[in-house]
Amino acid sequence: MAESAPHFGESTSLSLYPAMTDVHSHASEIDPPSDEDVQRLIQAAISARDHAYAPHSHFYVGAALLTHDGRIVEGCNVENASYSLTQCAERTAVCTAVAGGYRMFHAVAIASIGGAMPCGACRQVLAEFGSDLYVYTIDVIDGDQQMRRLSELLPDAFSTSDIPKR
Ligand SMILES: O=c1ccn([C@H]2C[C@H](O)[C@@H](CO)O2)c(=O)[nH]1
Repeated sequence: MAESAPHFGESTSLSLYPAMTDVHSHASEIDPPSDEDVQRLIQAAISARDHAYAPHSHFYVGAALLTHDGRIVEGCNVENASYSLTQCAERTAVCTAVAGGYRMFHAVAIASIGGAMPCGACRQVLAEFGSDLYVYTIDVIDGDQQMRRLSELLPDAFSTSDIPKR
């Protein structure tokens, strides 16, 4: 019988995947992902966007996270009639990844019309798992790509080190 590829979430050990907050001191030393991984990630964000549920804003967003072991986890925005319960694409991807046992991320790609950078709430949620993530955006209309480090987008992020030890 042909061996099936490991499915998302399989054979992970949580102890091997701490939140990036545990390794913040090494964050600036992390090399960027390979060009091949960046293109794979961008394509994943573009295809995740096809699943966006955005009947209220009609602003469709796809996100894809690259885990430290080279896997890709996707997310899309999920809107709600109450508006305030809307979930952004980036946070959907983070929650899906964490639920699958992944907590260390190398990069995130975000696809939208105009190539928007992540909102403030998503910056904070991403920072929980890597203060210096590589953030790629893609404008799905003209293909324009941008890259920022998360530390540029959210300098002085609030983190666990701001909470006094009891
Ligand atoms: O970083 C962002 C900013 C906005 N949105 C979504 C939320 C909402 O569905 C729509 C308009 O704000 O775009 C995202 O998915 N990510």
